[in-house]
Amino acid sequence: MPSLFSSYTLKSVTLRNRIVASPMCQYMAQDGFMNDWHGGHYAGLARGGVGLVIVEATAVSPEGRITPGDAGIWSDDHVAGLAAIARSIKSAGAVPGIQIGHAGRKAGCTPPWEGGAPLDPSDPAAWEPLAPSAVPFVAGSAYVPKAMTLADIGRVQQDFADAARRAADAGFEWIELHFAHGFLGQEFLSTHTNKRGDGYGGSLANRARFLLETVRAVREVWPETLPLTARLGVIEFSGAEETSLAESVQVLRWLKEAGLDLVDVGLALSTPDEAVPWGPNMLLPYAAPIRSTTGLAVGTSWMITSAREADGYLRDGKLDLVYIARTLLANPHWPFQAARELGIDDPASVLPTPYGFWLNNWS
Ligand SMILES: NC(=O)C1=CN(Cc2ccccc2)CCC1
Repeated sequence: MPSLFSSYTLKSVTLRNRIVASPMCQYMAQDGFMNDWHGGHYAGLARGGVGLVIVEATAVSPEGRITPGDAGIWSDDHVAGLAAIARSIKSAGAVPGIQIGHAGRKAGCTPPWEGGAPLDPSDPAAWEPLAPSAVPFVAGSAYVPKAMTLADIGRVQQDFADAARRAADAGFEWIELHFAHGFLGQEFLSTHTNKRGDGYGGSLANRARFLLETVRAVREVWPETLPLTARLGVIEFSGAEETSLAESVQVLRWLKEAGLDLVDVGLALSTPDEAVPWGPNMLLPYAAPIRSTTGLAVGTSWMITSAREADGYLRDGKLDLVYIARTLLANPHWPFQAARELGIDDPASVLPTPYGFWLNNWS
């Protein structure tokens, strides 16, 4: 059975280990462009020894940004900066990945450290968010998104496909569609947010249509030999968890048929009052059954901090990959610490030579 430091091959891509640097929004971009912040941040994560670095949620269109500071890939002008990031990740021995997304009704807010509230409509940086239906994230809020027309839906799906082409052009070898966390993809799936009466609302097949059509559109342009993955909110903690999970399994089976290679099991976070059972490894109970019922490769995240527990999930066949987020913000060299904890031979070999050599030669 695989362990945390086993390599992992999916399509033509091989990761040096099962540790993934999970996409984490930095909100440090201007007009979507990468800058020195992102350069240091992503090189640091890659040099820390992870197998795959997934660049933060990168917006497929300006209106798809969570905040004005989100990374973007809606313009060919974004490719050069993203290519530099992909190169620096690869040269550190990790596989360069990127998450692309659209924030839907959650778009147009200030960063969490400024409160995370919707921008004042009078703010020149503000814009009207798009969503499946004109239902605000906060009930009663004046911040009501525009219900997407069929033309809007087609345009956004094309934005996803164009973004995937740009990601391939920039040298990324792994793509993750952001269909979780109450953003656009999740909003089409959830009955809390999708009140549509047309072919994109109502039945599960209709609510999954946007996701299915988007995966197909991306599959058309994303190289066949590179993994096409998605982060999906498989469980909505709003009282009908069984249904939510059962629907997610069905949606994932459809997405697999459309070309999805792996699912990064996430939270729905569709509404502000979900009773999420926050806690270490909280999604493991859902990831394992999804792996066994859908036949998809599976990864998951959320407060995985213990190398021994992570190693155990892999050995027990519950996961294929472990996505580490805030633990890596605390210590980008966590893989080195994990290697020592697990007794891997020559743990310093997890780090780049200029670091590893001196860690092995104290004398
Ligand atoms: N881009 C994303 O998927 C984001 C997810 N978040 C959920 C989250 C909630 C609580 C703690 C961490 C992350 C917040 C920031 C943006």
